[in-house]
Amino acid sequence: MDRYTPIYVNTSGKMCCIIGGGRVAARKIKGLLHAEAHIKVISPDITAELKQLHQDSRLEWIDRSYRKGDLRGAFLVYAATNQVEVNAAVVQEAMKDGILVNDAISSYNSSFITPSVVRRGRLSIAISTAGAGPAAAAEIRAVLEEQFGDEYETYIEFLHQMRGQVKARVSSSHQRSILLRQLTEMNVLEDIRSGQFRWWTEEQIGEWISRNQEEI
Ligand SMILES: C[C@@]1(CC(=O)O)c2cc3[nH]c(cc4nc(cc5[nH]c(cc(n2)[C@H]1CCC(=O)O)[C@@](C)(CC(=O)O)[C@@H]5CCC(=O)O)C(CC(=O)O)=C4CCC(=O)O)c(CCC(=O)O)c3CC(=O)O
Ligand SMILES: NC(=O)C1=CN([C@@H]2O[C@H](COP(=O)(O)OP(=O)(O)OC[C@H]3O[C@@H](n4cnc5c(N)ncnc54)[C@H](O)[C@@H]3O)[C@@H](O)[C@H]2O)C=CC1
Repeated sequence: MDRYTPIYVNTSGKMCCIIGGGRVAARKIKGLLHAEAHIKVISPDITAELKQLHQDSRLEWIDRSYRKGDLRGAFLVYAATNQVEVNAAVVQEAMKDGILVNDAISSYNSSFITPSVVRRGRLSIAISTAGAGPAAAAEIRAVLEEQFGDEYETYIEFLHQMRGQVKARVSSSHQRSILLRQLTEMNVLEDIRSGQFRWWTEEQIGEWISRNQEEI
């Protein structure tokens, strides 16, 4: 496969099964934890980091090798062992039951692949090379992390707050789209960078909406 459809999947509260508990499994698990998934790890051995997460009740750990039937009830699965045949058996069970599955050893067998991700609060930028060079994807992430600093977290949170208010207060979709476009044309990012940004009160937001609505 050299073409994929990028989508953002809602895994919140959904059971995600990871077969294997090594370095690769740990990396995929951290992404899933960030997205509030319910994690079940099946592996006779797990990394110290995963043991700590297990002690902190952040994940469920079944301390044995994979058995057929283990994926029952799973929404999404990572086959992340170092055994080609085990991963292939996991993929086979998942595919039979229509469960999304990733084989860490063979992207060819997988129904999805994992991108490298820049995270800034609500903003996430996902990078994939369609499996051609995962290390290159990580390198591109590092470049983008320089370009999109922490100020983006505040900026996107501001847009989220404003968009909610505009949607609640303006009934015309035409006016809403003009107002929302105007938001991205303001100098909010510069204000955040220079330390001049202050969160708007609901009253200030209301005034901004009325003032700009008059001009449409
Ligand atoms: C197809 C994919 C499937 C999937 O895992 O979902 C896949 C597959 C494979 N990766 C392999 C190797 C490495 N992968 C990494 C790192 C990452 N791999 C990730 C994703 C993906 N890896 C998916 C495609 C992503 C894309 O489209 O670009 C990242 C981006 C995301 C993440 O894992 O969270 C994360 C960086 C996170 C970050 O830092 O931002 C490193 C570097 C390192 O470990 O430091 C190496 C060693 C260097 C090298 O080999 O290039 C091998 C060979 C194994 C072998 O030789 O045995 C396979 C198997 C194959 O090629 O089929
Ligand atoms: N997709 C990716 O991002 C990458 C994939 N890889 C591939 O992924 C494989 C795994 O990499 P690591 O995590 O570094 O290996 P690792 O050797 O650290 O971990 C393997 C894990 O699989 C578990 N395991 C083995 N047999 C099992 C079974 N029958 N049932 C359940 N668990 C079992 C082991 O207990 C161990 O926890 C590598 O062999 C490599 O080919 C390597 C680098 C990146």
